[in-house]
Amino acid sequence: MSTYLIRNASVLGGDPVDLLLRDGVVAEVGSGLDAEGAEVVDATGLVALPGLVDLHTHLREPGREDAETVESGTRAAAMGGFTAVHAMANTEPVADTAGVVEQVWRLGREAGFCDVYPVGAVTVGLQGERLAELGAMADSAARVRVFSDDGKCVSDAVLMRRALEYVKAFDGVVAQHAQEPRLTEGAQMNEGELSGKLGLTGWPAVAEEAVIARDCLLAEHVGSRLHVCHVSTAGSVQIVREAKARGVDVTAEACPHHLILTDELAATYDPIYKVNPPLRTRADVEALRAGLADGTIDIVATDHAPHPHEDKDCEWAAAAFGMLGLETALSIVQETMVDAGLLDWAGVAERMSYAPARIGRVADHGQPLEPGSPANVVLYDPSVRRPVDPAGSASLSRNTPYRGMELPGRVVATFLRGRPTVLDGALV
Ligand SMILES: NC(=O)N[C@@H](CC(=O)O)C(=O)O
Ligand SMILES: [Zn+2]
Ligand SMILES: [Zn+2]
Repeated sequence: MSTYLIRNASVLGGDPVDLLLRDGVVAEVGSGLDAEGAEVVDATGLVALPGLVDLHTHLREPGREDAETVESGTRAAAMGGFTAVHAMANTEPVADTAGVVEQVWRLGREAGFCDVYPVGAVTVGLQGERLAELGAMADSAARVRVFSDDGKCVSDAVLMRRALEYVKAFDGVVAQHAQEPRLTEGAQMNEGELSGKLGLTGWPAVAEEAVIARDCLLAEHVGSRLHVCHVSTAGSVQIVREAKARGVDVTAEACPHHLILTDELAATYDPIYKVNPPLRTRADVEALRAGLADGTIDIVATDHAPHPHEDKDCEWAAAAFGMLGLETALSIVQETMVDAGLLDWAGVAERMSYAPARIGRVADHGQPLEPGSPANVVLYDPSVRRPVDPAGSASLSRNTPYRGMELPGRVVATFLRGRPTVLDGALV
């Protein structure tokens, strides 16, 4: 295995240092390091962060390999600076048994671009009727700790309570897609003046907030761990803030697209902007940014949701919900949080690496770049700006809402256990 000497990297935005990656770990950190035979990477001007960890990725395999595979999705992840992703369970078949989660986990290992931690479904077939075999998935080789019916809400309060109780046995967490189904029947976009004007059925904020409030109470009642997926409204941020203040064991994520895009884009009727939960208002965007800055929102998760063009290039109402996110996440966080003065690079490391690894109970990721830590590293150049070119994506899908937009930053290199998955901005 090669040894890499990274020269003059600004770790978490600090003064330049050298990092020696050897035998899969960070062997040394210091000035003027030397190592015979090491491959030297000049990181002058680059920020070094611990490898990013995504708690919410859709890899689509098994079942929709036309949209994404474990291999293509983890290539995209590496290009985005990620060294670990949690693969959501809404595949075909659903990841609701030890067999399916082990298959996804193994495919991740074989591809080798990024560690894949399968998320287990909460209910059989995401049907919301009976609990899946959570214990068997937890005990499997995939060691599942995050359980979610994402794509669908666990709307039945009794099932949600039982799931929260069950996961306590193995220190798991239930990640809820908070969407009250009756309040969102046929919903197409954020409910507001604009949805009325555009003639698209509205998805009201209260449909998200009511489920989050209920689940915080349930988690408090049974003393379990709740994670809230893709928080999108100011009201949700406030509910999580109040629950945390009461001591509820709740964590929450915001997605890059909800930090930058607003519901006004629906006026284009371009389904590239159709996502669940929907793009909200400017006030919601501001509340999410503030919540992410003050720690109410623990992490940024991509909700990378690849869809083939036939599911997106159609009229709004017929189009699939979801957008790509892995390759642009760090750039969006730089634009909306770092360049806006709301977060420094240490804060980014917390929200995109340390905290998601903690929530997912992933031991080998999300550790400070110190001697002895696993050599999971991303080198990022925050000084460049570049237009987003969907054709250049490593994903099999092209549904990025940022096409043609100029975004800051570029992932120059990603190392997974000391081995480069990306070098000079290209996959290795
Ligand atoms: N976010 C989305 O709009 N779509 C996701 C499902 C989900 O995250 O709820 C998908 O699987 O496509
Ligand atoms: Zn969801
Ligand atoms: Zn999702």
